[in-house]
Formats: sequence, C-alpha cells, structure tokens
Amino acid sequence: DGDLTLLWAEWQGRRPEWELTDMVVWVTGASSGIGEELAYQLSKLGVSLVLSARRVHELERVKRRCLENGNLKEKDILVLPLDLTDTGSHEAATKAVLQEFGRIDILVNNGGMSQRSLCMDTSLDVYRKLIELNYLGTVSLTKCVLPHMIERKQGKIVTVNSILGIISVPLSIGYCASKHALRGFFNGLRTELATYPGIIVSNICPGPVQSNIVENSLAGEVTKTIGNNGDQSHKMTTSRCVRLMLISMANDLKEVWISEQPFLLVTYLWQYIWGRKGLRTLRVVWMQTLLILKSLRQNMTEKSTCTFQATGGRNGKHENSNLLMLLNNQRLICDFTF
Ligand SMILES: NC(=O)c1ccc[n+]([C@@H]2O[C@H](COP(=O)([O-])OP(=O)(O)OC[C@H]3O[C@@H](n4cnc5c(N)ncnc54)[C@H](O)[C@@H]3O)[C@@H](O)[C@H]2O)c1
Repeated sequence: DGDLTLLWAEWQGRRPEWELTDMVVWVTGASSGIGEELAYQLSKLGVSLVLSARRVHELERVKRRCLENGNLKEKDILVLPLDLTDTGSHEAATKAVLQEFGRIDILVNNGGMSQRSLCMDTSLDVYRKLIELNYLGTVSLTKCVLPHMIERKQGKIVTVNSILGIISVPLSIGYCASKHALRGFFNGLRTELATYPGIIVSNICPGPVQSNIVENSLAGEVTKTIGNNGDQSHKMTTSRCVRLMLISMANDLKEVWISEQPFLLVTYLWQYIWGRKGLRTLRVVWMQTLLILKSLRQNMTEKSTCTFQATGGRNGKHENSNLLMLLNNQRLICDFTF
C-alpha cells in the first residue's frame, strides 16, 4: 500500500516517534479527513500543532480530541482559522504562528477540494476555484512560510498531492489539473532550493482514502457539492494513510505514493509504461481487464450506484460515446476519481 521506498522506510527507516517530537507543525485542512487524523497522530508525538481550516468550531472539536487523546497541553495547540483562497490573509497567519511558537518546522499543505463532473457539464468557475484553492492557495501559503525556513536553513514543506497529480481520470479533470500543477511547482521548487539541503520539499500522493472529499466535491457548479461520500469500504483507512505520511516526513522522502491496489499498480504503469506509443494496445487491454474484473465484483456485491449518475451526468444522451459507455456500464472510472 505504498511505493517501495516508502515501505522500505517503514521497515528500516527512522521512526516518526524519534524524528518529529518537539517540532512545530502547521496543518491546513485540519478540520476533516486526512488533516484531522494527522492532527490526532501528531498530537501523540508531542509536537506543537497549528490547526487551520475555515470552520473554527470544527477546529476546536479537533483540538479537544487532541487534548483528550494525545500528549499535548492547551498551550501546544493553536487554532488558526484560515481560508486558503483568501491569499491576502496568509502573511498575517504566518506571523501569528511565528509569534506563538517562534518557528515553523513543518508546513503540511493539506487543505483542498475535489470535483465530480464531466467537462461539458462543468462551469469554468469550478476549474477556477480548484486552481485558486488547491494550487494558488497552497503556493501562496508556502511563499509566506518559505523565507522563514530559508533564514533558518531548515524546514519541511509537505504537500498532500494525489496520485491524480500523476495520472488523469475522467470526471475530475479540474482536480487532476490542479494537482498536476502542484506537483510541477513543488518539483521545481525543490531544485530551486538545492543550495538549502536542510529544506525538504515533499509530495505525498495518496490514492483513494476514507474522508469527506467526495461529499465536499464540486458537482458542476461552485455552489453545488456531491453531498455524500458513498461507499468508502474500498478505500484506504485514514489512519494508515496518515501513518505512512508521518514515516515519509520522518525520512525526508521527496515523493511518496500511498495507495492500495489496483490503484498503486496503475500509477506505476502510468508512470513507467503508459503513454509510450508502442504500448497503447497494452493500455487498452489493461483497461478492459480491469473493467471485466470490476464488473464481476460489482455484480457480486451490487452495493452502490454509479457516482456518475449521482452527479446528474448526461446519462443516455451520448450513448455512442466510449467514455459514457464506460461510465454507464462500470464503476471502475468512478472509483478511480477521488
Ligand atoms: N481522500 C482521498 O481520497 C484523497 C486522495 C488523494 C489526495 N487527497 C488530498 O488530501 C487532502 C485532504 O483531503 P481529505 O481527503 O481529507 O478531504 P476532506 O474534505 O475530508 O478535507 C479537506 C480539508 O480541506 C479544508 N478546506 C477546504 N477548502 C478550504 C479552504 N478554502 N481553506 C482552507 N481549508 C479548506 C476542509 O475544511 C477540510 O478540512 C486534499 O488536498 C485532497 O486533495 C485526498
């Protein structure tokens, strides 16, 4: 459920319990899902925590649970409301963290949002919002924190990307584009910071993970979300994903892929084989095999309806389109969008 370097680090590498203790860690998107779980696991390591998202009451709830179950005291946790799209507020937020704890050791760029709708059913505002939130919001906060890390010549910038920052799938192309942009930005930033070996720029690329991401996904309009998470049983547990993220941070890994199969295997194929001219046939054969396997599984379980239908897609109107035939017949591609 992780790439080979990550699994090796888990087996033989440094433990988060040794490496991350006493660090000041700022987590965005800490009110839900991966960010919330990250807060709980970090609070057991004895770090100083900054919890950011838009909803203060949700952050206060997370803080209370950190205090109940972790090793932290009230003074170790700062609740700092932050809207990633309000880039004008990021400088002041950074100053507030520095004023409270004196330093920022790790910035975890986790806050973000996804999307479920076909291109022709999606308003441009949705794509704009995804770029403003997932990409520009993250870039903006990083730019505010970076001068401080450069001054200290150390720090970790950890960005929760996605395997959709590596591969692209239908129904979430605005999300994929924003995550591809993030990966390009941070890979380039790492090179720009080559003279600061103490500053680690890390891309975390999870596959499907249990969280509220589907519920909060935009469905064609910025005012419309999917509204429910559907069946999440095929997804990785949030706790396992976060444990692997902490191992990645403890071992300064530059990019990690965290996913169960078949998503991890598909990512490897995409990265190393897919797209090369002579191997297009392999791609089709592979896709068809997955579809058949998925269809067999679906027939046996028949648990939930197609996400595509939930998004109100233009079912039936384009019955001759290959894409819609895939979408209508199988849940594979729907499962692949997270
Ligand atoms: N769950 C998955 O399957 C999965 C897979 C790959 C990557 N990711 C990434 O993980 C990260 C966390 O997502 P999650 O799965 O926990 O989903 P989630 O919806 O449970 O959590 C998203 C968090 O981001 C915050 N957020 C949203 N808009 C914001 C804004 N404008 N300003 C500040 N915070 C904002 C939310 O309040 C929430 O705390 C995202 O970047 C997502 O792209 C998730």
